[in-house]
Amino acid sequence: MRQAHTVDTVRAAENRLMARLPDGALMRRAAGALATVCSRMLPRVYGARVVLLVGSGDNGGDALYAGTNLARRGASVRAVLAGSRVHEAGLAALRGAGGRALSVRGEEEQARADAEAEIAAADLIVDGLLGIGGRGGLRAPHSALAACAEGASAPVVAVDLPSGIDADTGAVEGAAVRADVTVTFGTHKPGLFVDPGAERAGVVEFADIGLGPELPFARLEVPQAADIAALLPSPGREADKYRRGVLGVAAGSQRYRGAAVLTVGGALRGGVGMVRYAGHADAVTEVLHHWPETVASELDPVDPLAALPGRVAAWVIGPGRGLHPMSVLELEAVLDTALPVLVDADALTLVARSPDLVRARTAPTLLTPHAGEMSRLLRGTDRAAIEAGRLEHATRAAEEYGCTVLLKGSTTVVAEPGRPAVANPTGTSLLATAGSGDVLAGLTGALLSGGLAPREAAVCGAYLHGLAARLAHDGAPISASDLVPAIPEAIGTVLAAG
Ligand SMILES: NC(=O)C1=CN([C@@H]2O[C@H](COP(=O)(O)OP(=O)(O)OC[C@H]3O[C@@H](n4cnc5c(N)ncnc54)[C@H](O)[C@@H]3O)[C@@H](O)[C@H]2O)[C@@H](O)CC1
Ligand SMILES: Nc1ncnc2c1ncn2[C@@H]1O[C@H](COP(=O)(O)OP(=O)(O)O)[C@@H](O)[C@H]1O
Ligand SMILES: [K+]
Repeated sequence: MRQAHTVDTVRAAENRLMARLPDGALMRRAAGALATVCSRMLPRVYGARVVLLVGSGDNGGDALYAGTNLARRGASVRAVLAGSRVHEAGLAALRGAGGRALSVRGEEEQARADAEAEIAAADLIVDGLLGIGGRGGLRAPHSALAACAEGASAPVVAVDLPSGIDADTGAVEGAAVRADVTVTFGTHKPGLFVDPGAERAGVVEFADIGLGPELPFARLEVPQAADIAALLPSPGREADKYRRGVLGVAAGSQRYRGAAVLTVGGALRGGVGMVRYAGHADAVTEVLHHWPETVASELDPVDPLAALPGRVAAWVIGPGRGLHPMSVLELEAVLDTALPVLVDADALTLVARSPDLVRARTAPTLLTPHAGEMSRLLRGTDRAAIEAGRLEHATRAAEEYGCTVLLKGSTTVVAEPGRPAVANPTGTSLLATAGSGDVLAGLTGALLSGGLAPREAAVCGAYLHGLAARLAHDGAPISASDLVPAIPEAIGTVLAAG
């Protein structure tokens, strides 16, 4: 797992470490790692034109010392000073190595024009405007420099994090730098993995400055393929279909038969031992047509609970199921069991109306809302606010409902009370297609029925779902049905890496 820590935690850990080290040692380590990445990004360091965007804090200091290193190796380094102050020792070092500086702090038009020309002609741009001391979006002159760097042809390396993104949340208020590579020090920052911040970070390179032993629990974790491989249930030699897990699926309706087919498909290809499906006669016909291996039962419209399957290890309920009174009865019955339940789509809307249905549960429960459903669960919290602060809202919902929450979207995040949140690294906008959430519900349900706890099932489900989309994609757009046959390959890819 990649671990990410909040600014407060990083500062406390840095203070403990700095107390044991000579003055400036941490910054030298950070700047050395930064210079190494910069030199790798240049065809050759000697003669390369490097522009440093330098703010008033230590983030600017890192950039100045890395620039010093490159200048000593023959690069032509120019520092654009944007802050009200500058790291004086760093600036002196750069000048000592032959680097030059120009300030855009004043009103002088010529200085700005010069800076813009330097940025446009650069081979590499280093963003040292703001690091973990940044608050809010960039203001002038930082914002203009960020825009100029984005318009330039040179790659942008962000120091610690792209300036203007919130290190703890990934929120972006106004202008921010867009980086090709981010070199982050000591530990990852949550904002590097959660959109909209993640989308501005580019490739994230970790630079070890020795902070590890000082760091307590993480705020956020990001799984890698080997982590998923270690979590996935592996059926033993003596496994039979019951031990591999039987999943009850209450998805689809007369109107939305496809939701049933996609949810069942996601579960079957996700490695479930058996799916017991229950639904409207038309949905049953459709499910059996696509997946004859399903054990399906028609629900009696008068007494839906009579045919609801028993002998399952976990439930998925909600995709395409509708909001009618029968769905309410069915949801109450499923949530009344002591089994793990994944609640999705329409069932989430019903839970938002009666939160105690979930709050009263002690059995494992996983809610899988998109931002619109999350808005209902959080009593009308603005959808845009949820998308701007995914970690905060997923964590809040997990606490309010006392269960695990997977918030879908451009960055899928998983939250559970008392545990670090998780950001999924495999997401892709290929997934933004109708029915893809149904596949995720089935796939994640299969993992629940295989014995994974909700957090681990959610993490693995989201990872495999994104990977399946990438594997199914051969250049043309994909639809939700294409995800289903790609799931086994995604599992195979992960296991090969494990
Ligand atoms: N503390 C340490 O031991 C280490 C810190 N390092 C670097 O130090 C950085 C943190 O340095 P600082 O604490 O000095 O903070 P920053 O350099 O991130 O920024 C602080 C300055 O930016 C100004 N500022 C804040 N928000 C702004 C905005 N929206 N627009 C314009 N100006 C804004 C503040 O007024 C302050 O002057 C890290 O990100 C990392 O790059 C590294 O050298 C590693 C070691
Ligand atoms: N921009 C995006 N980038 C990555 N993944 C996305 C994006 N938009 C949506 N997704 C993913 O696509 C899936 C859509 O699910 P959902 O919103 O439930 O739609 P549906 O109900 O049509 O299946 C989720 O897994 C979600 O995380
Ligand atoms: K930065």
